[in-house]
Amino acid sequence: MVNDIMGIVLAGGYSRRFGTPKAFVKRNGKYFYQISIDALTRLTNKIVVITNPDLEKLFQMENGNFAIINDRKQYEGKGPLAGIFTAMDAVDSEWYAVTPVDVPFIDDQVFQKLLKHLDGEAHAIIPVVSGKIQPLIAIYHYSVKEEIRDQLEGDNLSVKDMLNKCKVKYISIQEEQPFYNINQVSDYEKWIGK
Ligand SMILES: Nc1nc2c(ncn2[C@@H]2O[C@H](COP(=O)(O)OP(=O)(O)OP(=O)(O)O)[C@@H](O)[C@H]2O)c(=O)[nH]1
Repeated sequence: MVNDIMGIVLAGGYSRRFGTPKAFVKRNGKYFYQISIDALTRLTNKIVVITNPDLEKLFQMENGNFAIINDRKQYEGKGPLAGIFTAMDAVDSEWYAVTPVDVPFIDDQVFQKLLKHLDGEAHAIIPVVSGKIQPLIAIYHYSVKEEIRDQLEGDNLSVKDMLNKCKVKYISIQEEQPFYNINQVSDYEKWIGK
């Protein structure tokens, strides 16, 4: 168990491809965002949902055991890096475990595996699944914050570019299901059902 870690739930996207807010779509009666939170609660009780002003009220109505913060105004709508930066800038921690809201099979096992690789060397622990990196389900050290700020200031929103400037440990994970990602309704139908 790592002492100084907080959970970031990235929930500031606009779900344009899906059509309705993905955070509030359900699997087995549970909202997607809640599934993401549940995957983090074994790691930490410090959890923050980073969202946008349109969705903020929906999260507030949930009365959950998590903080809700909107993306920094100047970075609003600038993608996942904006969400990660906002959380890091708002709440101090040594490590941050990040998850999106559109991975309804995510569980704490993935994070437990990643945590085993914290060694003080790497500043980002990133899973690789079927040859593809998964930087939105990952663990970051606070020191990447300034790199992210620089990129956002330069309007470079690429997560891969940010990783190229950091010390990263890539961890191969065999199990694919926790990484199933819902972008459009057809993904939902494929993985969860009609
Ligand atoms: N805080 C924050 N989270 C974001 C932002 N953009 C995307 N995300 C989150 O990052 C994850 C992956 O985002 P996408 O797959 O691009 O989701 P999206 O932007 O909601 O969907 P599309 O509009 O269809 O691209 C989801 O959990 C989003 O909520 C952002 O600007 N700020």
